[in-house]
Parts: sequence; structure tokens; C-alpha cells
Amino acid sequence: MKVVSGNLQADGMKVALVVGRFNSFVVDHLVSGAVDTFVRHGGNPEHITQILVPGAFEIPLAAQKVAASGEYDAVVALGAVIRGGTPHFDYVAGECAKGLGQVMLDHNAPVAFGVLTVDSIEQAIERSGTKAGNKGGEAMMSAIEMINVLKQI
Ligand SMILES: Nc1c(NC[C@H](O)[C@H](O)[C@H](O)CO)[nH]c(=O)[nH]c1=O
Ligand SMILES: CC(=O)[C@@H](O)COP(=O)(O)O
Repeated sequence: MKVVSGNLQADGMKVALVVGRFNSFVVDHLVSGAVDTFVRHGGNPEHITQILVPGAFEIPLAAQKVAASGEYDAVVALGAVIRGGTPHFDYVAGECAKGLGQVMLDHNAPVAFGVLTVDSIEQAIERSGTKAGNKGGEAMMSAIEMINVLKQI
């Protein structure tokens, strides 16, 4: 049996971070986690472009334009959607996830989902560099692995 898998070497890669600024007190830590992970795996921080958009709802459109440009090996989407008292959360988080999935398949390009979709500020803090890790770093790791595995298929 032949097994195809991707390693975590990021040297030579160009990555775009598409970042929703909403809840920036959390999102800033996701950005740091993503950049640290890229550098720890051999990537050059100068090969990262950060694109800021208002919130998670706007991330897919910017990600689509980035993917269409063909200038980057992957898009890493970062943001934080925190549930409030109305159904708003479901619309914002749902459209963000759906849109990013669509961009990935339409453009045949890796798109990593580093957007927190959480019920509380506590859950967001836990997942942005404290007790439950850093979802920005995890998303970057997935992007690196996907870039490398797709090269081999
Ligand atoms: N409530 C959150 C939002 N809301 C803003 C939307 O993303 C969007 O910018 C607005 O509706 C204008 O189109 N965004 C987040 O990223 N996180 C939230 O918790
Ligand atoms: C995720 C959201 O959009 C949220 O912050 C909105 O809060 P609310 O439902 O209380 O308006």
C-alpha cells in the first residue's frame, strides 16, 4: 500500500492570513500563534501577508480573492465568533465556515479554519494560547501539512 502524507516543513511557503478584527483581544493571540508556528516549522515571516477584515462574516470574500490571485500557497482564516443572546452567532459562524469551505474547493487551494466558534469569552481565551492550546497555531499547522500533501497527489 502506498501512503501519501504531508510533512510540516514550511520553508519556501507563502501564506496569507485572513483575519477578522472583531474580538481582537482574542484574535491577536491567534495571529501570534499562527506566525510562531510558521516560523518554528522553517517558514520565513516575511512570506506571511496579513489581511484584516471587519469580522468573520467578511473572511470568505477576502479569502476568495486571495485564493484567486494564485500568489499564496494557502489561506489561514483567523477570527473569533462568540455567542451572544440572539441567533446572530449562527448566521455569522455558519456563513464563515460555509464560505471558506466553498473557497477551498472552488480554488483547489488549502484554506485552514482557525476561526473560534465558542459559547463564551472564557472558551475563547482557553483556545487562544492558554489551557486548550492555540487554534491559530493549529490552523497554520494544517495549512502547512495540506500544502505538502497536495504537492504529492
Ligand atoms: N459578533 C461577531 C461578529 N460580528 C460581525 C460580523 O462578522 C460582520 O462583520 C458584521 O455583521 C458586518 O457584516 N464577527 C466576529 O468575527 N465575531 C463575532 O463574535
Ligand atoms: C456572534 C455574534 O454575532 C454576537 O456577538 C452577537 O451578540 P448578540 O446575539 O447578543 O447580539
